[in-house]
Amino acid sequence: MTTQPEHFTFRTSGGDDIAIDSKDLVAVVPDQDGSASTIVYVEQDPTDPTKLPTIIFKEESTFNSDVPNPQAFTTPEETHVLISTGSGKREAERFYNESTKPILSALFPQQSEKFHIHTTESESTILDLTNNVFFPIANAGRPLRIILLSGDGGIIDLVNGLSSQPLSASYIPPQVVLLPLGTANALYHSIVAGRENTWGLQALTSNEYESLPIFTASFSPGSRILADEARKELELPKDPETGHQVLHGTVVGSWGMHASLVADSDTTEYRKFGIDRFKMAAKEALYPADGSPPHPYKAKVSVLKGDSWEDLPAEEHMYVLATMVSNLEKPFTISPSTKPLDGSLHLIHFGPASGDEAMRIMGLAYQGGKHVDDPSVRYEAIDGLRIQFEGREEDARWRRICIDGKIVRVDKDGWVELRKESRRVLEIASV
Ligand SMILES: Nc1ncnc2c1ncn2[C@@H]1O[C@H](COP(=O)(O)OP(=O)(O)OP(=O)(O)O)[C@@H](O)[C@H]1O
Repeated sequence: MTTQPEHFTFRTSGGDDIAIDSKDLVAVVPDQDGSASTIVYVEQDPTDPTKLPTIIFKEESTFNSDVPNPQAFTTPEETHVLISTGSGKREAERFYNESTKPILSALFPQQSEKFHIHTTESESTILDLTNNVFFPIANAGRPLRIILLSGDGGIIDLVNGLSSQPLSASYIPPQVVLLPLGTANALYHSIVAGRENTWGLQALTSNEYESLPIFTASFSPGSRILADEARKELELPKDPETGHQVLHGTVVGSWGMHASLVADSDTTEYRKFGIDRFKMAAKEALYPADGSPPHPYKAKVSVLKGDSWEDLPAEEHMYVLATMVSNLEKPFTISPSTKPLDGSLHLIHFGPASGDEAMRIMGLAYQGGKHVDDPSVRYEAIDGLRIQFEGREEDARWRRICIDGKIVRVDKDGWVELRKESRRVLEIASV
């Protein structure tokens, strides 16, 4: 990771001096003869940072000596672009056409014509492509780069597809450039940590990739993934070696308030509100219409440290969450001790609370992660988390588990066990 000066300055071919924030710079593309270059940067809407940025291409008058090493941009022969049309506010396709495509043409003038472009048509498109196209390439030992326009859901589908079959000795982890077109984009914001402001486009020029740490959640028989606003129930994938029902994740495994609000807000209606959908669903869960207090979630919860499991003393819970990232949304620092891609897993836990008290604690997370210092919050590094229902929750809605945004309903006597995974199946651009 490199530190950048705050401003990037250049003189245009028209003689104008321009200074931009370095975080907005996408690339300096040298012309064929190396005498001048094109500066590519983004312009944000100052009134609304969630709006797609405008991409600016400016010819520079002479080659900029501030740029030490104009790199010849490289990408493997097999480069695929994956556009998740259902992510976030459904802007991925527009972002591709208006921003990503012209930048790819500028960076890779010869190669970009041959890139494979995929557009999702259903919620299984990414998994199907991973099983049928990406995994066979990677497993045959051929380098592969995937430019992924999606939220965290696209990554979890890639990770699960690439983990669903045994890896050959020649397996080469695909390299992924993540362009954050989802709602929360937890992984993107946790990796980038405010270092760039180009919606991931800067990483298109990078050759720095790091292994993506993952966790494995195993589920008791009978557990089902809830899809399509809980209208569909899907079988969980089985681990090719153990035969257990598993899901892999890279962001978060949770039960209680967090899982419920992710599940309740994943509807077409709520999605129209963008990131506010989480806060809206939280309010509904914390202040039930009948005036009752929020639900106290009942189960036995245990944490793994090294080789030993320790039961939490509490019988009732409100917030039970294990995470591998620092931020669940850009301003929501769930685990301030987590560093980008450090492979740690942290527990955040608190017991039953009033709506106001839960809002107060969550509010502290929006202040740089101050909730972890609150006496009511248990915050620690762990190696695993187990939740056993033991028949204590009658209603299935209180037995919903969230794994990176996917929702799994566990049976009345069921359980889920989450552990850090040593396997690495993909690499992600870290700059
Ligand atoms: N064309 C489509 N039709 C139906 N479902 C789709 C389509 N394209 C994508 N999806 C689904 O939409 C969901 C998008 O999830 P994703 O995580 O990418 O976005 P998000 O939930 O808005 O963002 P985040 O997880 O970062 O908050 C995924 O479940 C994906 O499978």
